[in-house]
Amino acid sequence: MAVDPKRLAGEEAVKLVEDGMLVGLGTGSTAYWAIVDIGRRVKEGLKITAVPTSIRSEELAVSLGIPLVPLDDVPPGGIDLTIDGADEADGELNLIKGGGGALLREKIIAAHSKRLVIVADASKEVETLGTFPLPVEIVPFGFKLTMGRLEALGGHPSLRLIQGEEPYVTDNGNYIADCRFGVIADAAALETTLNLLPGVVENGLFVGMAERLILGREDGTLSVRARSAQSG
Ligand SMILES: O=C(CO)[C@H](O)[C@H](O)COP(=O)(O)O
Repeated sequence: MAVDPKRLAGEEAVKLVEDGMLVGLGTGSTAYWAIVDIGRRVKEGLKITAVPTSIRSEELAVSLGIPLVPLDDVPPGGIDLTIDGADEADGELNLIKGGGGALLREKIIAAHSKRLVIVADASKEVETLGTFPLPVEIVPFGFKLTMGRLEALGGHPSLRLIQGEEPYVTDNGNYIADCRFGVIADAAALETTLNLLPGVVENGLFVGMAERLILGREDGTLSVRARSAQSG
């Protein structure tokens, strides 16, 4: 029987979820499987609360009966474990995220998580970040000027569109500029530079945030990598 590597990775991460935890719920087709599995365990009696990283994940969690808490009730750094996907992950577990458009909420939740566990299929593992276009969330006001600044930085931005026409609008009411910087040699520097541009809200570089990367493979095997040590 064919194995879905995303499901494999998502369900493996859920093994880390324990009673009493406040869990961050990621966004995307891999995080989906983790949320579904958390929902199954909640039905079986697992006692957790959760915060979602997108309206999509919130709706899914509600449909599965996962108890949610408002983010404003969460103390700084108070999320025990967040399980989320990624578009690229390098050898140091630096990430590109935001292919699903949820990068801002994902980064806020990640920043207040004691542990960020990334789940993905093996195609997301790269030597150096930069093949996947880097999503940058920008405010609609003056977006063409902001895109000009991204162009000047070498990002060759394109405005994310829905069905090739209307701008894609994030859960926060913003636009996404997908940027092609080529090989990103210094992800930390680029992350900072981008966020200094007026009009940029956040970008999809997650540097030094992920604790663990769980990769599912089509042959049914998993590999697990931790930021400081390697295994699996
Ligand atoms: O960052 C994200 C959404 O903003 C997703 O986690 C990322 O795009 C990976 O998605 P998928 O698991 O569907 O490949």
